[in-house]
Amino acid sequence: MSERSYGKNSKRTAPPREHSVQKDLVRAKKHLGQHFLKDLSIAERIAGLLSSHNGYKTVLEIGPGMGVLTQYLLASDLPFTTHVIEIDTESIAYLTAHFPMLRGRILEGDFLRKNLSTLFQEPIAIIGNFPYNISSQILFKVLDHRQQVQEVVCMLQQEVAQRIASPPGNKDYGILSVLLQAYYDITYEFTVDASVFSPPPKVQSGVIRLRRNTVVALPCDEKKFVQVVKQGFNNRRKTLRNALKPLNPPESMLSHPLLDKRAEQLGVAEFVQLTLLMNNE
Ligand SMILES: C[S@@+](CC[C@H](N)C(=O)[O-])C[C@H]1O[C@@H](n2cnc3c(N)ncnc32)[C@H](O)[C@@H]1O
Repeated sequence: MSERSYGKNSKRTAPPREHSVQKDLVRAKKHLGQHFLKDLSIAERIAGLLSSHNGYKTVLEIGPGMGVLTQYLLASDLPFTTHVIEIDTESIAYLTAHFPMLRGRILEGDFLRKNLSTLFQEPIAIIGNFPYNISSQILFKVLDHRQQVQEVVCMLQQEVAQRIASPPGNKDYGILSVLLQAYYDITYEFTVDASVFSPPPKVQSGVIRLRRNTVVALPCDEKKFVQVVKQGFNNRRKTLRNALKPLNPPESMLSHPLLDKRAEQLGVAEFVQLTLLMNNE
């Protein structure tokens, strides 16, 4: 896990910009998780994490705000088309005025309420400096659309970012780590200091990248898999023998050594094995 920190005392200078993003024109609204990124070198670096070879030609940015990241997506050499979705009408007005080249590709509304497969018929990548209050919900939605979402590059609260990228055996490892790691290869990219936002959030931020792996479907009942993972972590201090009791495991599996472990010690393959055992398979 890379722990390089960007922002604090950063000596990097911003590259020349095609589109000038004027700060402080959109009033930051706390309830929308608005913390606007001021450091252009970080915005450029985040946009640069999108890869060119993951089978998508459409990129959806969630929460573009005043377009600090959007400008680098629009200037990218990669062969993709940028769409944005923003809930804040003031930001929408700003984007419409300052990014005429985005015309017809600015979606208005709540990302969590949109049906991704209706909006886009093709594979997509998602990028964004996510509103921290809904970042887990965004990632659960990505999971629901895992056959469509080929890549995610996002900035989140550092603790959440670390948890998602964390390997088994780590105290940070949790439900979202297992579920996302089942379908995505995840890397923690870098840490971003709170001082580079306006207004600054109370916590540090972390940037992660998720790339779809080759798993089309897990070799077990996938709904049951989610149930087993959630139940296991809801009682993470207990052994799985005790934690999974509410799911009525069959008698035949009760002596299995996997049940002597705790949820945080198991990787995706072992959760698959547990799910098969739960179903007497
Ligand atoms: C942390 S700010 C990032 C803004 C900008 N990308 C930047 O880096 O400066 C999060 C953005 O997400 C938007 N947002 C919040 N909730 C949203 C939702 N449910 N759907 C779409 N956008 C949302 C906010 O209005 C805000 O512009």
